[in-house]
Amino acid sequence: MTRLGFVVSEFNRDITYQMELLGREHARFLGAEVVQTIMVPGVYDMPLAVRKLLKSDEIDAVVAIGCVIQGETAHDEIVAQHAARKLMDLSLEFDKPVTLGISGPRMSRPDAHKRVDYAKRAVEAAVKLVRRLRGE
Ligand SMILES: Nc1c(NC[C@H](O)[C@H](O)[C@H](O)CO)[nH]c(=O)[nH]c1=O
Ligand SMILES: CC(=O)[C@@H](O)COP(=O)(O)O
Repeated sequence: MTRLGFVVSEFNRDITYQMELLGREHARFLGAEVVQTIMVPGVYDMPLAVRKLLKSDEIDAVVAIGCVIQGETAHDEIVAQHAARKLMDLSLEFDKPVTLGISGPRMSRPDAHKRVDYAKRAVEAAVKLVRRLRGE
């Protein structure tokens, strides 16, 4: 059994809600369990919550679910790029997969709706990585 933690962003919640549901459904389909979920205000705020889940012996991998939509400035790029980099650093620090179910940046709202399956893809990647790193 693969035990997942979810960190889900409340920003653009209409979209991350759909992403979260898809992610949960896919975890069930793959026979994985989502043992804990932490909601955070936005994608930029994810690293501390991810770290908290990675410290738990009951969690094998963390899936980060969020959506970064383009505004009028480069704010979207700062949010998405810093978060993605820190999530990768945490994965290597804790020796557990942290997968990127975050769409954007440089993305419109309609584009974000077309990309809700990023969450499903991140669940799939987390489960595959846990199993392969265990040698299964
Ligand atoms: N613009 C988006 C944000 N911005 C908010 C930040 O993530 C963060 O909550 C704030 O700066 C306080 O630290 N977050 C998203 O998830 N998506 C966006 O499009
Ligand atoms: C679209 C957003 O919520 C965020 O990227 C910030 O927008 P802006 O660049 O207009 O401040």
